[in-house]
Amino acid sequence: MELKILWMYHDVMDLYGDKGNIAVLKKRCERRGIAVQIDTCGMGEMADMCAYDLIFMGGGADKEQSLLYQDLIKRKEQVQAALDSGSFILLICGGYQLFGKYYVDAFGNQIEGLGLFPYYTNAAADNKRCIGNVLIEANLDGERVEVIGFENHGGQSEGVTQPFGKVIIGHGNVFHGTYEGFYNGQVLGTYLHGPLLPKNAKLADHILKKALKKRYGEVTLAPLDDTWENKAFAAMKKRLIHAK
Ligand SMILES: NC(=O)CC[C@H](N)C(=O)O
Repeated sequence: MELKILWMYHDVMDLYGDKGNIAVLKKRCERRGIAVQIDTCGMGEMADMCAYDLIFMGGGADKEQSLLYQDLIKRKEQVQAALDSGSFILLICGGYQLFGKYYVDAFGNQIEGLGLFPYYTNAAADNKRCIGNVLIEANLDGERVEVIGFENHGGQSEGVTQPFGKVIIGHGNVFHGTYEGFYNGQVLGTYLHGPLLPKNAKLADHILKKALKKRYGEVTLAPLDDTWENKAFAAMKKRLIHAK
């Protein structure tokens, strides 16, 4: 078995350890004997998105988002074709925002999104930002799983029809929000950096299974020893609950 990952805008969209998500996906495959191919795609570079099982894009500051959104929009048909072919897409923060209708940044500039989903994002007034650690109860196709991460965004996302999870601690899509992220079974957009996956082993495997499904159907992943991953999760959760 093999997993092909396309890492979009790897050189500009990478905040608070987002690249760690790629490292985790790679490692969890390798530990199971699954081969991994990771290709990057920067602005102006060509990539056949349909050829990938998993497409990843990290977060970025307003400046980076305004630099690349036109390049991304040119790829709209490709992104749609990749979705039609069964690719799974993981998006963090700024990447998540750019798959919605638009993002109006802290300077009032409207950054067009791909418009694949109905949500839209406006920067909060007075440069206010949602910053801090977050604990959510994610809904992974019906399975409730606690997920922990770190958020730092000015953008307030509204019109999310299918949230990723319910906020337990932190803000989520908007200040003091009830819900966090977007997840429709094939595209997962979340505000959680940290990076997201090292402390959330169950989520990492859920994403791997969804991505492998494109070419291999339902796969059973060999269990891994997640003692350290689970300890890291538990330590952060304890810290968050005490700080509350
Ligand atoms: N962390 C991020 O990716 C930030 C996204 C966006 N620039 C915002 O502030 O909302």
